[in-house]
Order: sequence, then structure tokens, then C-alpha cells
Amino acid sequence: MKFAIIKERKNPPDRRVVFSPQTLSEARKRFPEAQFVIESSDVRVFSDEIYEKYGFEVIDDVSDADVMIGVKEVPVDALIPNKDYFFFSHTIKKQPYNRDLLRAILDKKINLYDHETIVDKNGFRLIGFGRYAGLVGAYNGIRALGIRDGLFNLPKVETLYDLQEVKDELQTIKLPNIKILLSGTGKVANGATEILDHVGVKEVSDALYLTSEFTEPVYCRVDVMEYAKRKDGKVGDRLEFYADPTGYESNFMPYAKMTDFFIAGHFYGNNAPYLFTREDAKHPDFRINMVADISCDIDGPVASTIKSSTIENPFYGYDPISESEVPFDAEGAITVMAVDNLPCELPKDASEGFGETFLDHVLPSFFNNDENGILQRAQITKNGKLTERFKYLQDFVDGA
Ligand SMILES: NC(=O)c1ccc[n+]([C@@H]2O[C@H](COP(=O)([O-])OP(=O)(O)OC[C@H]3O[C@@H](n4cnc5c(N)ncnc54)[C@H](O)[C@@H]3O)[C@@H](O)[C@H]2O)c1
Repeated sequence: MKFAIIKERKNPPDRRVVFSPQTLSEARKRFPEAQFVIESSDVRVFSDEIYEKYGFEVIDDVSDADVMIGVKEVPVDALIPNKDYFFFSHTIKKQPYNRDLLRAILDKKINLYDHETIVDKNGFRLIGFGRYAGLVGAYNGIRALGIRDGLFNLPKVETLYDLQEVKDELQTIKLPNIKILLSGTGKVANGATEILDHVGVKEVSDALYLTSEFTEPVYCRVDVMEYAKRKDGKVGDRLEFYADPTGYESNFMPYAKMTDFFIAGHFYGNNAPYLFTREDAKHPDFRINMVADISCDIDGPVASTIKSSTIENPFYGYDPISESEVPFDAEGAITVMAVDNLPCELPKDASEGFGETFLDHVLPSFFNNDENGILQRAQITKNGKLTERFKYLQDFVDGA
């Protein structure tokens, strides 16, 4: 079986890749029956020459490979019919901007596997870039704070070589006595925690956080059972909330009154209550003045996120009174960092980490008859049709 590491063709260019040269060598060792080729690329974080140094063939035409492995959406005219493809297709939530892509995939009888749909038998995602989004998102929030309040001047992550350099930069700063709230307990939140711990911010329980002030910076981690509660006053249940959050309402306000800097790292499911609304942000006791919204749902659960921001211009201000965008350092504004492609800022580490999990969780399935059902669950299209699991996308494909 021949695997091709394909070139990223989306604009702006994404420098990430599923396999670093080193991880691909490991894959070659573990699966001697597999063949790997590299499609030449001038944007990838690892150069063609490095792959060649590791003994891989780097070519322009990879059309004789069986399985194409990429990161971002492949443009329709670059899709090769009748192949297996792995990439983030951003189609499973019926994203309108990728309807034509899904149609082309079906027309070209491509077997599409999406990195996002690579899950274990309980439905938990096995691979992703979440940790890197958390790392970069927390750093960017701290960077915004330093610039806005004239405290320190951290460089942009994209100008640094790797995670170690990011961490080295953070050694040079001292945070003021602020209170930081972090939502989520998943991959993103773990990445953010790694940064907060590295900066030496101490974690405190929510009971203490909600009742005390401190003489040093602290952070508190909350998940659904803290920032939401049952409307009927009964005790909530996390799994029940995931399945159907309609019986819940926000419990975020007590935290908003005790927080300076909010890092959003939760997943927001359909019909869940908003964490805070535009009205909430107007409340005189609403204390948050800095939001690093890594979850980045626009005009939704975190009301100050009125748009996503870019790596180039990562910060903007939200004026709670006029409910509109203002400069990030305007008087009375909530400063917002809402970059929606954070892992792109750390392409080397993100690629290395992603490849290791792809190697552990996905590649074996090609050689063990998919004994854990990984490929079967992840497959969205087969022979020009949607697979059973993804039949719900049929009306999206058929729609105008
Ligand atoms: N800004 C970016 O560049 C970027 C990059 C990667 C991920 N993200 C986003 O960050 C968010 C968190 O990602 P993650 O990888 O940490 O996810 P995860 O699955 O590892 O963790 C999800 C977290 O959200 C909570 N949650 C709340 N409602 C849930 C529900 N209905 N189903 C599942 N979990 C629920 C969970 O309890 C958990 O704390 C996602 O919305 C993701 O799209 C953003």
C-alpha cells in the first residue's frame, strides 16, 4: 500500500503536515510493507530536502499512491478520483462553504476519512491539534495582556522556532495579580494549563476562586458542571448535558464577577446555554476584560467573540455598551483574542505531535484489518455515497 504525504494547497498557506520526517521514518520501521512518498512543497515546515535526507522520495506527481494524507481541505480541482483521502474536510457540521467539496468527493468516488471523525468506540476523538491550540491561545492571551497594559512585550509565536522557544520567552515575564478562568478539561484546556503552569500561575479550587482575592496570579479550571446548572435546581450530570443540554442554564456569572482574564477552551454543543450573553457583559459587576477565546464560536456562547481574528491581527476590542468592535486597548473594552487557526502558529511541534498520534491510532488499522473499527467509523464517503454514519449529510449534499 502506497501512502502520499500531500502538499497543502489552501490559502493562506498552512505549513503543517501529518508526518514529520522523523515520525515517517518511525512509520516505515513499524510497517515495512507500507510505501511512503512525499509530494514536493515549498510551504511545508519541513523542507523537501529533510525528507530526502531521511531517504524518502519527494516527487511532484503522487497520483499512483493509494492513500493521500493531508491537513486542510484539498481544493476540488486537485482531488484525484478513486483514491482514499485523509484531511480536515470541515463538512460534518454541514459547513456551507464546503458543500461543493463534499459533492466533488462523491462525484470522484473518493473514500474520504476526516481527521475529525477518527474516534474510538465511545466516540472520543483520537487525534487533533487541540493541545497546540491551547498552548498558543493561552500564550496569545498573555501576550495581549502584556501589550495592552504596557507590562511586557512578548513576540508572536509564529516568529519563534518551536514550543521550547515559546516557553523560554515566558520565562522573561511576570504576570500581575490577576484571576484567570479556564473553561474545559479537554485537549485545548490541557494545552492552556501547560502554559499557565509554566508561567507559575497557581491553580485554585473554584470554591476558593469564587470567594477570595489573592496577592499573586491564580487560575481556576471549570467544566460544564460548573459553568452550567440544571434549571430545575436538581444536580446536573455531565453526560446528560452532552446528550441534551436544554434543561440547563448558564452558571457563568458568579465566575465572571471574579475573573479578569477568561480563557475559553470548552467545546460548545448545539442548544447548550451561552456562557455569557451581551446583556451579561453589560452588568456593572462583570469583571472580565480579557478573553482568549480558543473555542472560538462566533456570536454565540462567549458574547464578546463577535468575529474570529487572524494570526496577522490577533486582537480586537469588544465594547459591551455599544455591542460593537473597538480598538483592542480602548477604554472599557474587553480585549479579545479569537484566532481560529492557532495550531498553524506552531507548525513544527503541532505536526510532530499530530503524526505520532496518527501513527499510533490510524496506520495500524491498514494492516490489522481495521480490527478496532477506526477506519470504518472515520469513513464519510464510499463508492460515491455517504456511509451509514454520515447519511445525515444527504440533505446538505442535495440542497441548493
Ligand atoms: N482556535 C483554534 O485554532 C482551535 C483549534 C483546535 C480546537 N479548537 C476548538 O476548541 C474546542 C475544544 O476542543 P478540544 O480538542 O479541547 O475538545 P475536547 O473534546 O478534548 O474537550 C471538550 C471540552 O468541552 C466540554 N464540553 C462541553 N460540552 C460538550 C459536548 N456537548 N460534547 C463534548 N464536550 C463538551 C468537555 O467537558 C471538555 O471539557 C472545540 O470547540 C474546538 O473546535 C479551536
